[in-house]
Amino acid sequence: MVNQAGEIVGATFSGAKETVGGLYGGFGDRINGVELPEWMQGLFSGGGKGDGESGGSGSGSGGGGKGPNGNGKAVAVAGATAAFGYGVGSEDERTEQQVARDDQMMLLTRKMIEIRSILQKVGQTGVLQLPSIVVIGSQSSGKSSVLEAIVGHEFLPKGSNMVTRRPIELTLINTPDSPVEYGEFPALGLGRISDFTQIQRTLTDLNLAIPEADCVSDDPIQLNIYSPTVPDLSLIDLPGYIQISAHDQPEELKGKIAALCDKYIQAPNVILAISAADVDLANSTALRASRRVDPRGERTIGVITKMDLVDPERGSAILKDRNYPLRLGYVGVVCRTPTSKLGFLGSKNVNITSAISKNENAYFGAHPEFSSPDNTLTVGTQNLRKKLMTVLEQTMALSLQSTSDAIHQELEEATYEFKVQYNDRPLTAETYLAESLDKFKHSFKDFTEHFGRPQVRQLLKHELDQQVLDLLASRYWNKPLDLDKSRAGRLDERPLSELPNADSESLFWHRRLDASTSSLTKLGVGRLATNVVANALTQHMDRLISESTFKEHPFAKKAIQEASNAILNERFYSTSDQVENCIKPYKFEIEVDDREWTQSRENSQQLLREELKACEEALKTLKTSIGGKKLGQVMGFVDKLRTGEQVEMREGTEAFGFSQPLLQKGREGVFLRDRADLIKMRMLALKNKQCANKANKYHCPEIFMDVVAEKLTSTAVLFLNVELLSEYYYNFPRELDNRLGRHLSLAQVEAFAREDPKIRKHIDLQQRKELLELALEKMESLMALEKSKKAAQEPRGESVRGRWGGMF
Ligand SMILES: Nc1nc2c(ncn2[C@@H]2O[C@H](COP(=O)(O)OP(=O)(O)OP(=O)(O)O)[C@@H](O)[C@H]2O)c(=O)[nH]1
Repeated sequence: MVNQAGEIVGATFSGAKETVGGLYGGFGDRINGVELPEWMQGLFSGGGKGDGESGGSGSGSGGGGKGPNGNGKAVAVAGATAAFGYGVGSEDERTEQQVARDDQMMLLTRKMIEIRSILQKVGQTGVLQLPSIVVIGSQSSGKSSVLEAIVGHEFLPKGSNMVTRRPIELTLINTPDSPVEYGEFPALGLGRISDFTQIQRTLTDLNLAIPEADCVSDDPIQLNIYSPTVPDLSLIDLPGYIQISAHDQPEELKGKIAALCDKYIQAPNVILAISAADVDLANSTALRASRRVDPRGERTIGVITKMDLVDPERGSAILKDRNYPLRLGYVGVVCRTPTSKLGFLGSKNVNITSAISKNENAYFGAHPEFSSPDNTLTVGTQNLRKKLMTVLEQTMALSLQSTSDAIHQELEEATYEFKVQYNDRPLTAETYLAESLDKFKHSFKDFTEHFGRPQVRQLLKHELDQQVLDLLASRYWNKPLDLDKSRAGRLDERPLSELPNADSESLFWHRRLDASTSSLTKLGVGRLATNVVANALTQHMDRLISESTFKEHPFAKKAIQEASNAILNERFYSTSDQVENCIKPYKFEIEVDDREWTQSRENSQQLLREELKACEEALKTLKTSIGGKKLGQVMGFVDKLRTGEQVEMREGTEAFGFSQPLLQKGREGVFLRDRADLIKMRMLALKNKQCANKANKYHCPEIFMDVVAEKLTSTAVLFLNVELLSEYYYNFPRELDNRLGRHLSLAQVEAFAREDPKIRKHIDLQQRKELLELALEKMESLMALEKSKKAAQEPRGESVRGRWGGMF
């Protein structure tokens, strides 16, 4: 690409060295006391002889640019000369003073384009519109060819079915320090596109997205083109005027296009009215439209295309037309695109400026009507570019004050709203996220201080208490109602009421307790304990989220939950294995001391008290649900069945009317009543002196089971604390930082903050205010520059001419 560009630029601008040397040689950083813009200094400083030569000769080898003053710079320098129209066939007759002034003006357009892009981000471009050059013309008048000649590339949509359906806001940005040419669609975020065919395809797609029935839309497409060979310009391409709608086009299309063009050709925009030389000027739709809004012809440039299609006398007569005199004049061009028509440039990515210039130079140079020394006509694309730059600069300069006033007013409104609504509290997506994250971490820290070993111990003990109750129930308390009678008297069934008086060596009761203890120690305490703590942590995290600002942010909520789960999953198996290993000794032997026994005696009494309460409450609920009397009857019936008493089932008896669900409730009632009786009995037993002594553990299984549960809990908690809790507390804030901190892209942070509508509004208003402030600051420094420029002119006795005066 660099080589290609170097070759073309070299070939085209073989006079660049002399031109650059002549214009800028020996100026240093200043020209006539006026400081050069920074990029200009960069361009011409250090550009010794060799540099100038490589840029000027553009040897065509493209391989010479290896040194510090290499090829890229050569291209850039030659490109700059091309960008500003000092190429072949365009004698620069400006004085040094004018050159310096123009340079400052170039800075002005550049700055204004910068400001424009800032204002585009603010939105509401209606009020804050900066002047642009608006291109109008009828279909096939050569509009696209002119724009492409200015840009140097074919990039506009082509096709017979009216492919320009939306305004294209084209911003050209001169990049003197870089040989790379590329386009960007700022609203689409597609990044840099250096393939102009791709730009053309995208533009076509964007245009064709407007349905054929609508045909035109006033929603503009923004396209920026960066190149060392384009001038700083902002142009707007519009759909071509049509005379009559084609049969497949809606009737109102003609009016729609005219209305769209009318919207754009209002002041302060400059109108580039394109007319083809082979069509009578009196019939030019573009000039007619322009005349309507600019009757004195003050801000219209007439461009006559296809000059090669009429004989030179006719051509020169058109350019001298006085029927609609234009202060900015007419320019004749021949900009048939060589790529498509002549086919001698293979790729659309090759810069076509030089080919068009050569073609124009050959044509206009061959006819004295255009090339004689006394000729005053303006011809050629290069001169058109120059004119566009100058006119836009001057229009921009004229609009400085009004634009600044408009920005000022918008800023005042935004500042007032910001004060009233947000009390000037600054907020950005980043600070919002950082603050929210900070607050969340604080609440997490707070939580860690209240959820430590004692809390884990309590949780786990409660869980094991439930396991103990289940084991006691299954091994001691449960008396299957219907099997009672048949099982009584069997060797392996002894009523619990016998336990207090049982022989202390009874194998039956020994086995019963040993089996219960073994079930408890072997139930998978490691897994159970880890699960209990992991679930508790998950629930607490959910609570913390629901109490934080993150509750409005699905993305952050998910990130926090994932951070928590990641640590828990990572630690789960090793923790549960460790805990299981550590409680292993209890599977074989359990030693109890007196203190432990006494403590567990209290615990188990408390546990039974609670269980009794639960039973009684459940019985109460049952009573309320079907009525106490009914429950009594059905329970009596179930009791009779259990004891094998004869029950009369004939019609008219109570039992006959019991439904299955009612019988089920009756069974439940009997179960709860019996369980309560049993627990009361066991509570009495535990209070008895017999259970005060650990030697009687077989008579007091509840106490012994509690001892085991206590031991399991204490051991498990030790390891849960080290293996799970501490690790979690250490890693969680770091995982949060990873997922919600520095690893998020700016776009993700923005998207996060905007999830909350209140925050979105706040950030939007603040951004708007900041952008307006930035635009105003730039605007004010530009105006100051303008002022100092005027002041610098006056002492030298120059008359201060009107803006347009400099043009003629
Ligand atoms: N001979 C000659 N042909 C030209 C010149 N400029 C443009 N053309 C041709 O005229 C035709 C129309 O040119 P475009 O640039 O596509 O015209 P347009 O106004 O953009 O057309 P629409 O997009 O249909 O509105 C194309 O075939 C061009 O090659 C010129 O200066 N001389």
